[in-house]
Amino acid sequence: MASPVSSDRPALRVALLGCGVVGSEVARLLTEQSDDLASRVGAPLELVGIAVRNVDAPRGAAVDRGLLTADAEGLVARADIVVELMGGIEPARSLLLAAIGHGASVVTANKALLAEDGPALYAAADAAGVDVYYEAAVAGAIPIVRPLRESLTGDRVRRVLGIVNGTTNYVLDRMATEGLDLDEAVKEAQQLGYAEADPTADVEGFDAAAKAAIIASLAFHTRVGLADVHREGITGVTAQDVVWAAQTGHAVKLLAIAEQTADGVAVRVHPALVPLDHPLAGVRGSFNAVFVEADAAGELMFYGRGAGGAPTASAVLGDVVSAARHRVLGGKSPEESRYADLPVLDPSRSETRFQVRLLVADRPGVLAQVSQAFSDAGISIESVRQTPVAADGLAQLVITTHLASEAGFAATAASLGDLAVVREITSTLRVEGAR
Ligand SMILES: NC(=O)c1ccc[n+]([C@@H]2O[C@H](COP(=O)([O-])OP(=O)(O)OC[C@H]3O[C@@H](n4cnc5c(N)ncnc54)[C@H](O)[C@@H]3O)[C@@H](O)[C@H]2O)c1
Ligand SMILES: N[C@@H](CCO)C(=O)O
Ligand code: NA
Repeated sequence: MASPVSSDRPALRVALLGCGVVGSEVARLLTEQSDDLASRVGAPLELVGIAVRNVDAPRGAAVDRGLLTADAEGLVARADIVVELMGGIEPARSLLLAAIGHGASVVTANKALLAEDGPALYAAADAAGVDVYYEAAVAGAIPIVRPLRESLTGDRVRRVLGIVNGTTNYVLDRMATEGLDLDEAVKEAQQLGYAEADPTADVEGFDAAAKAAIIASLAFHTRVGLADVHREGITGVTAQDVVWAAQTGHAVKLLAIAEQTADGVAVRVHPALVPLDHPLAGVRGSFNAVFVEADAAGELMFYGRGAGGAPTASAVLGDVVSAARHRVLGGKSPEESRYADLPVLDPSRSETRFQVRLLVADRPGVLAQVSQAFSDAGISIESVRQTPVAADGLAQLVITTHLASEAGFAATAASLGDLAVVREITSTLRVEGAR
């Protein structure tokens, strides 16, 4: 085996901000793989410090305690590459801007920060002629930022459907396969290192919405921020929803959807029924997948581990190597691409299919009244399934529509609610990915 090439070039100084689930794995890999990394970069990478809140807190054996410091500002001033793995908006934003100000390139996994204030970082980095890399911010280990930013930049992306939050995919999967309730499954995801510091960000869809904003910005060359994303989490998904999804040939997934229509760009995150024959339906556990539809490339799917320390560290290290190579060879990461500047549409303009479950009186003429509520809003029904309910002479209807506007469906739901024969609208879920 060829021995790693040792370089005469001076070491590139790498600073790590944060030493939690991801940061500790980045520190480990930087140390364990230092020879290979030096060969791949053309210069050694020297970890010069790790900023933490508490230098005395217990750490894994892989972390060199001599590198720990509570002085993050001092650390960023003496680095060529700053890797931010603290999370949150502040002090992460100020530290990254300070690093850029000192001429360092930056790598971050912080989708919350990028979705809120990414453009300020990109502009500062462009002005300073340094790199901003963030592969780990979307779908962890899965290469998706680089493919959208570089590999697919000669194509026209039309639509992206993603399972981009490992915690919620894990939770929905455990509900479906083990009958766990939401809280039990979230606790497991926390123990496994998938969940955000506050798992509400996962469960309520904020994490996926931040990733959706980043994906949409890259895919459509248009600035999309967190506030532009229509967001619903999984707290309303019940065990019965999961059971009925399976009964009707679907899986329940929290999807991030970014699509270009004739009028602009629509970006939304919500639980959805995915037909079992769609590749996204088979994405189990904490795995992530991003399904891209592009004009020339056709359909692509990127699949792998979207959360967890080592997988996320893999994406971070890839970015560190890219930034380090630019220090050695010259060159720069692509600038923010926002020339298309498409309007970001109100969610009421989106079109999708719906599946609604209703409890209705089981007597003549009920189906006619119910279907009238759909046709009054111009919505075409694809299928109706009726099952008897033991109690009170009721029946359950499971109705799936063809494509309908959000506004049209809202009108239908209101009309259904007003019908005396409708006892309850038990659940409404969108259906995505029908082919
Ligand atoms: N865990 C994952 O699977 C995963 C996957 C992809 C992206 N991310 C992102 O990576 C980042 C880090 O996530 P994590 O799971 O490692 O979080 P974590 O909570 O395990 O670690 C964060 C670390 O940063 C430190 N920190 C926070 N504020 C600090 C401050 N002001 N000064 C010094 N240190 C500070 C904390 O003490 C902690 O050690 C987040 O932006 C997260 O969204 C995480
Ligand atoms: N909390 C996130 C980590 C990856 O960003 C998840 O569950 O997917
Ligand atoms: Na990624």
